[in-house]
Amino acid sequence: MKNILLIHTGGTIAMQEDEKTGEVKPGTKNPLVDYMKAIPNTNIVTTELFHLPSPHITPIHMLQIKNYIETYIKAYNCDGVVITHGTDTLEETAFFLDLTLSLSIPVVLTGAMRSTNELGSDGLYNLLSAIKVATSDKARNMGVLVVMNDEIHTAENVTKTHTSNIATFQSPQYGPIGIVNKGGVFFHHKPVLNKPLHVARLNKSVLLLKAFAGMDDTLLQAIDQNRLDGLVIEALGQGNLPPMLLPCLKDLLNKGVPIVLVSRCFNGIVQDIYGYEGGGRQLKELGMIFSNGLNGQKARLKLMIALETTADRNKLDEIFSV
Ligand SMILES: NC(=O)C[C@H](N)C(=O)O
Repeated sequence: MKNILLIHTGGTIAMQEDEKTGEVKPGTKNPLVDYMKAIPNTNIVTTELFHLPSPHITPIHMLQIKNYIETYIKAYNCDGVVITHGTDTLEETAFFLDLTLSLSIPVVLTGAMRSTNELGSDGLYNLLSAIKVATSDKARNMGVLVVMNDEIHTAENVTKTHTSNIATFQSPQYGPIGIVNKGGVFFHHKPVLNKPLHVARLNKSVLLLKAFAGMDDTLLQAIDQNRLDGLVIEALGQGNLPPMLLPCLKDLLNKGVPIVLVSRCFNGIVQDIYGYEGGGRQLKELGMIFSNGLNGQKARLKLMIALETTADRNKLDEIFSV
């Protein structure tokens, strides 16, 4: 018998379609809550921590989920944790937990692209798959996992790639690390695990900007730079920026605001290769931190969490090198 803690947070997996208007929205109750009581050899303790569409989820909610897990896995002597979540920000909550939890038991997030009463609804199936993975000993010490559409992905690499397709979750450069189907749970890769970061509160203001051709400093001048604790920029290609941004970015760096660079390309890592004005070599020399393959939204969470414990440039470099 395995003890699973099942935490519902909302999302399409907990929503219903209005047959008249076609609108999909949360009802008064998550219809999956009662359904999950009878799975063989599994004792499921269910809680509905939130009933939110995932665009309403904030890092504070993510911290609440982490704290809830840490408190209740001990109380219920849990063998695994499953979290249902809206897909729009699922990868962010998964990565937040991956960065901050230090657990050997499986922690698995899942969601759905079609609500509970729609034809071809994928929620219940994904939830059953997630529970299968969470009860598998093979999923121990694998970091936080995302299970959708028969595939098992790492929180670090997975991203939502399609607005509506049920195969939306992909790990662009590395692929899934395993599959789950009627035959069981199979892993074909091992993840590189993160060293857990400590987080007790979240008070830092970290913004994310996406670079584009011809970008100037209009957006950066529009923000209150004195309230900015950190900045992540989805740069061009291997980590290059339009030169018109440079004076403003130099000012921020001089004020001690760390700037983390990721790429707006969804494959590859940023590197200090190009030597022209605004090229990666110059950005590195100016003191920007080059992140190792994370997307913008995940790098932002990582910087937010890291800044709660350190502003030391060398430590930030080290944190972003893995
Ligand atoms: N498929 C989904 O769950 C999308 C929904 N908008 C959400 O993230 O809550």
